[in-house]
Amino acid sequence: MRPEDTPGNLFVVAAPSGAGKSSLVKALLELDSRLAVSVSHTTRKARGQEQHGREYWFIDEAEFRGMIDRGDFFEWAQVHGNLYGTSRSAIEARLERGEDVVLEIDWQGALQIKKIFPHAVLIFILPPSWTELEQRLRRRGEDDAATIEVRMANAREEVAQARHFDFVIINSLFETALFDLKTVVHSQRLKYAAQLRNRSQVFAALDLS
Ligand SMILES: Nc1ncnc2c1ncn2[C@@H]1O[C@H](COP(=O)(O)OP(=O)(O)OP(=O)(O)O)[C@@H](O)[C@H]1O
Ligand SMILES: Nc1nc2c(ncn2[C@@H]2O[C@H](COP(=O)(O)O)[C@@H](O)[C@H]2O)c(=O)[nH]1
Repeated sequence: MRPEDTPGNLFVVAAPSGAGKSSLVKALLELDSRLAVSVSHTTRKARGQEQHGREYWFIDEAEFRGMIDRGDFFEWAQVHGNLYGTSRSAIEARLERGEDVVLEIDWQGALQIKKIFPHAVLIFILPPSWTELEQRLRRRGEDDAATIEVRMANAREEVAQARHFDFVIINSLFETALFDLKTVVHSQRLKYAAQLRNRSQVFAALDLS
């Protein structure tokens, strides 16, 4: 089966750091048992309560480069000075089983994924303002001042990439943004179901069986 023929829906959520994409995806997963999030590999050090295998697979640069050489990643990118990648093993089997998967990755990875999986739905989350973005990074309390400065500087370039995405959601009021995200996921399932010919497949795609 070619990647683009896999029956599961693939959603890619990107945003500048601090816009709230992890919070939104976490809330979405709590409401939607048919959706699974892919756990990426990174060379970044774990912060706060993060656990190996839960938020990320934390590996060193030599291991990461080895995975690149072996072709283990669907996509990878350097983001804010660290390496991040989506491994084939993280999503391939799930999509082939017809499960829906969400990737929380940066815009460079999102565009690589769209080339491999043209049916992937790319969603960009925007903060309501630059000031609010910086305040969210500070309030989160996970990054030092230098890290926040780098992330705020990179945010300008990242936001300019929103035009390549299928949907843009402004995360001002959290519940409104979550509703918008749920609507995109639901619409994609309806669109996929409408393309199916077989009645039982339609029911399964909409979880009606
Ligand atoms: N709508 C919102 N209003 C106010 N605060 C929010 C909102 N959405 C998220 N936050 C808060 O903003 C902070 C950043 O959110 P989060 O960690 O989800 O961002 P992120 O985009 O995943 O960042 P990163 O890419 O660095 O992981 C968190 O403290 C979160 O609780
Ligand atoms: N291209 C990829 N980008 C990824 C992946 N996993 C996470 N990310 C992005 O990196 C930044 C920083 O994340 P943080 O956890 O250090 O705050 C953020 O934009 C993530 O979406 C990945 O597998 N590939």
